[in-house]
Amino acid sequence: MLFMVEMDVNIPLDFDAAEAARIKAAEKAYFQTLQAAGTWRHIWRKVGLYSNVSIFDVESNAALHDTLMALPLYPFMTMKITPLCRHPSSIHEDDR
Ligand SMILES: O=C(O)CC1=CCC(=O)O1
Repeated sequence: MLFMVEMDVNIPLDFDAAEAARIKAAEKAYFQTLQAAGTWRHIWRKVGLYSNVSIFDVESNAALHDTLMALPLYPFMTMKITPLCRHPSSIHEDDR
């Protein structure tokens, strides 16, 4: 199942800088594990924002929920989640 997930990150300006760096490094490591596994298929930066647009490929709504809740940056994120399905005109068989 494919989902578009839009993530906006908002770390308070007075948050401890070293702790923020630790959380961002943990987020990057978690992301790269999920990317290598094919779960986090794509990520793009929204230009000029601390936000991304991502495509997740998961088994179920519950799997997406668990994956997102485990993001180290989750406490600092707001998300918009959009379920996706294959467009009938697509030439890409893996768009599902
Ligand atoms: O920088 C972001 O948008 C948040 C994030 C997602 C994966 C990652 O490494 O950082």
